[in-house]
Amino acid sequence: MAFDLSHLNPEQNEAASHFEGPLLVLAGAGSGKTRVLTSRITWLVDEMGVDPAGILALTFTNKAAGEMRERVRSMLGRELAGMWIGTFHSVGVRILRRDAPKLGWSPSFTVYDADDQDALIKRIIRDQLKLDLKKWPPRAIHSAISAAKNELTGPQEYAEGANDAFERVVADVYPRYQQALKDANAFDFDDLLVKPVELLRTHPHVLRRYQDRFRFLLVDEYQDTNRAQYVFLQLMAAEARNLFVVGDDDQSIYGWRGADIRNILDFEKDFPDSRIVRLEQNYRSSANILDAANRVISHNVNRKGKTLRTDAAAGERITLVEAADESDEARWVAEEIQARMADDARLSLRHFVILYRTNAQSRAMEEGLRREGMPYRVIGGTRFYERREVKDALAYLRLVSNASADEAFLRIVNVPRRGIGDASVTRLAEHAAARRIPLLAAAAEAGSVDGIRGVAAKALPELSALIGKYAALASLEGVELDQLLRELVLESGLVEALKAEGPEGKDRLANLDELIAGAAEIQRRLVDEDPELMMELEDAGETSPRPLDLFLGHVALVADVDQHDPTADAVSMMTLHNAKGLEFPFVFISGMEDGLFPLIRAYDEPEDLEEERRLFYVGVTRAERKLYLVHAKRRRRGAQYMDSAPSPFLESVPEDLTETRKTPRILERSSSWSQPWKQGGSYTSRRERLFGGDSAWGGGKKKDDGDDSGYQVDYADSQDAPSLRKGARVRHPTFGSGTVKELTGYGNDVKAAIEFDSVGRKTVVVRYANLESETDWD
Ligand SMILES: Nc1ncnc2c1ncn2[C@@H]1O[C@H](COP(=O)(O)OP(=O)(O)OP(=O)(O)O)[C@@H](O)[C@H]1O
Ligand SMILES: [Mg+2]
Repeated sequence: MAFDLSHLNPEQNEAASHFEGPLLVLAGAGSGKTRVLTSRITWLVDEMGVDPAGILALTFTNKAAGEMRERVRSMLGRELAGMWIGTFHSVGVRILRRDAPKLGWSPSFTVYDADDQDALIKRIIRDQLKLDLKKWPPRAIHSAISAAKNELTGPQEYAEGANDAFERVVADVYPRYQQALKDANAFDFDDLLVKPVELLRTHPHVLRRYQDRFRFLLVDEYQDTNRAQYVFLQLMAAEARNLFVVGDDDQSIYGWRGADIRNILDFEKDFPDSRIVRLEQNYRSSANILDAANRVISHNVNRKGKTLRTDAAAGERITLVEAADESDEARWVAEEIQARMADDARLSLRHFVILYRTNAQSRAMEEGLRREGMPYRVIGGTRFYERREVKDALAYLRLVSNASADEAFLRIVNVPRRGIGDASVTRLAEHAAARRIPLLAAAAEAGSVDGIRGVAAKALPELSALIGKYAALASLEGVELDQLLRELVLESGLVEALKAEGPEGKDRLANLDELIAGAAEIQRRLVDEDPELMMELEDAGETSPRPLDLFLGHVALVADVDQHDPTADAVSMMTLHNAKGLEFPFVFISGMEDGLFPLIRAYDEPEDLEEERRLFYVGVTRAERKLYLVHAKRRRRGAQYMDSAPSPFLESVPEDLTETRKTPRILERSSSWSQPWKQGGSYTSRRERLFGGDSAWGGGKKKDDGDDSGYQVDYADSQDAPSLRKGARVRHPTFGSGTVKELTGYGNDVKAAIEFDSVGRKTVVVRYANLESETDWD
């Protein structure tokens, strides 16, 4: 069958049937970039006879990778023998499983998650460097190391550039952290990008092997690549030069995680012989939604500039909604979903998505939907794999898989309680360090270690024997992973301990059941010789991994967005970041309030404000049929309500495309309460009403400093934002460290009264003070 590109328009076709040489598809949201990319893969295979094993396609989330694989599979009508389609991280794991020994790791390495990383850094700061954890929060140190890694800055180079006290501590921690990872035969998440680059740079024959194999590289969402990913691509593509990337500079939203928008803006410079294809037709959204999106993004200065038009009808207007507070907002959204479904029998819950800027907002939304009995799915938030009991069980499994996984050992050494105290663990760690053996091996000898006595002297060797038994079982043929896990959680005492916890323990036991079901799934796929899994095995080379290692590798890679299952009927909720690349008929963007979206800290830097606007653009362009922009007049932060003004982003949405609605609760209120849109004039007086005149402006109003109300002005971002609240420890560039005593004002005007350790109390305007959080780590 000749391959058919007739489902593409001429420009899309031109890109999809591009054969050799570098090419960039630069185009706005919904213009078919991802469709072009998958079409080109099938065209290469079906029309040009390219060996599927020579194709490497990369994207950013497992969800997107899964969809891509599915699309290619259905277009080709057969399996993707040998083709690699995955995230940068999963491809990094594959490369390392095969070639890690060249860097000094064994192929059964562990991938550390954020908790493991923080625990490790904590130990280095406290035990090795003997520094104060309060002054040097592990999470802050870790994010500095992570940023350095994503820039491909190694420990030595980092140390050379360190020029303040904080950076010097980071410089002390960084090499120790790397050494500890290596001793534990582990990589952290960033290493999955950095170590393959190191491998390719230092082993020319390995580089050549990969270059020879992967003649065709394709990258979706190219605008979000960071330095490490960029260098990885440059190395891999250097020989064949068949680098095909698609992206949209207007959707670059990961600057805060090191993504460099210049990677897309400079593509032509990097590859002077490159072709650029622009797609200008949007196939996703109604004309009203697209018009609004175009207008919103036109406020940004730093962009290439693109046209995006549609043949679609105008469609419904965009609805701006004014709610009283966050629970009113949630109730309104839930009722609106019900009303829409009552109107149109073809709709189901999965056609609706609720987006928000910060994870913290999900809770109120969840409660609102739960009250209405409406099934929903939170993508992100407290992820399944981050729950305590799940992590405990996984730590046991990791230790079974890899006897040198010291972090896993430390996590479960006394979980459930078996009478092993901190002192014994410290002694054990000293013994292990002296002999340069893993903690688990040291535990076997605990009976004869000085300073370990009584219960611990008995319990530690028992723990070691328990793990040893399951490690032996795991290597036996015919032992089923789910069975092994079930027995392990029983015999370790985890299950009994959870049962003893009462009702809460029940939910946790259900989570363990879910985990076991996940293990069973991997086991089943292995027995059925699931082709995709077989391919993974094949790609892993001689070191054919056990089900256990496969499962652990899978768990380490599951990102937030993977929980989004398009077939289950439920309303989806997620952060705007997680929504990238997805589309839904009905989209609600909630919390459209100044200081929340855009986040208040974005006002510090024009670039940050532009990134927030791009995030808004991403949100708007997820909508196919209908967009709702909801804001609340006040919102709870910690124990208090704060008055909120509508987001300035709303002003960039043209009025002739919108209609305004108020929730019943707003309508009930006296007319003095209902503020018409875009009349900010009464904002100050509202604020005065709340705070009482002058006292809102710092200093004047003395609150009880001991009242730790958790009052929160800034919002914790999904990943990185420090939250500023009373009692928080912060660092100021000139005044040094201090404790926040009082927060006043709102929006651009938030002021913080801070008791600095060195210079005493000062009041600073947060927007200009460039504060860094020191408290965020626990
Ligand atoms: N030529 C076409 N004819 C009909 N529908 C199309 C065409 N091209 C793309 N589409 C549809 O338009 C929608 C958007 O396409 P796609 O997701 O590939 O866009 P995108 O550019 O990757 O968007 P984003 O920037 O949000 O990732 C999809 O539902 C896709 O199937
Ligand atoms: Mg896309």
